[in-house]
Amino acid sequence: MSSPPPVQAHLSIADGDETVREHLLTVDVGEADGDVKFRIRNLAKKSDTTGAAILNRLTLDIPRGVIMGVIGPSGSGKSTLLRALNRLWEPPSGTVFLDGRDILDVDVLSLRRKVGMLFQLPVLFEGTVADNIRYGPQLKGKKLSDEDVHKLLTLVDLDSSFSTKTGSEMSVGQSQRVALARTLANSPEVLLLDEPTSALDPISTERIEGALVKLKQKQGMTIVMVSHSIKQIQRIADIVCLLVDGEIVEVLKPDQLSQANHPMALRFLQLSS
Ligand SMILES: Nc1ncnc2c1ncn2[C@@H]1O[C@H](COP(=O)(O)OP(=O)(O)OP(=O)(O)O)[C@@H](O)[C@H]1O
Repeated sequence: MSSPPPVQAHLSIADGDETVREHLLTVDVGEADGDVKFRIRNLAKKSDTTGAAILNRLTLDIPRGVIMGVIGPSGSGKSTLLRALNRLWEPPSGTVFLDGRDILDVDVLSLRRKVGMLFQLPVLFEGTVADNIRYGPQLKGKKLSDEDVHKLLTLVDLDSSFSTKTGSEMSVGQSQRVALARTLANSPEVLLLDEPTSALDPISTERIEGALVKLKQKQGMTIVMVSHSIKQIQRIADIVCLLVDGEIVEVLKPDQLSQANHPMALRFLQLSS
């Protein structure tokens, strides 16, 4: 079978002034259809206390069906960017479009079903793993069968026997996979991941990464993942975006990091080898 044609991802990067540098990047993203999933325009946020820019008129297109890695030094605005995409905060200026629609015009609960999020440390609700997984669909009046629950567990590489366990009976790595299954139960189109494996051992990390790649390949899911591990980004991301002081300074394919112009990109690469 011939491989799918490369997808042209259009990425525009805001400078500190009014100029916007336009980048055209060819990204081979397998089965992705090349449309833009998120169009982020002039997104800005200032600190309430100091008035300093947390995000500085950030402009970026995120293509549909890719894994985009977001890297950058601590405090550069990675989590703030991620949290804007499902309205965990609402920007005083700038716009986020999802499939061409301003996310402020979308009902916040349906937005968060469409755009699922996973944090560094999983927090499971009371009850069993199956209760956790059934929770989201139940809010919409849909009852997942045992088979549905087992399928979701399989997707995150957990045995179906886990469905009767509770949070206290599981490791952090297992709980993180349940949290992923719980998010997936809502059939999201996008996953936002904020350092989802930083508290996990290499085996659990490998399992989560495997599940993410499968979700991208089989369901065309768009995944935006903040990670401090360049090696992880190089293993699974199609595009990597480097944030420094609230601005995007590089957008590259992970294997192009060594060609980056920004010294912070090269420093990241150096420290990870
Ligand atoms: N609600 C807030 N009010 C004031 N400042 C904030 C708020 N949220 C975040 N910040 C500041 O914004 C900056 C960016 O924070 P953010 O958490 O997005 O960074 P990050 O790149 O994800 O960092 P890390 O890698 O350490 O998680 C930091 O300087 C932080 O102190």
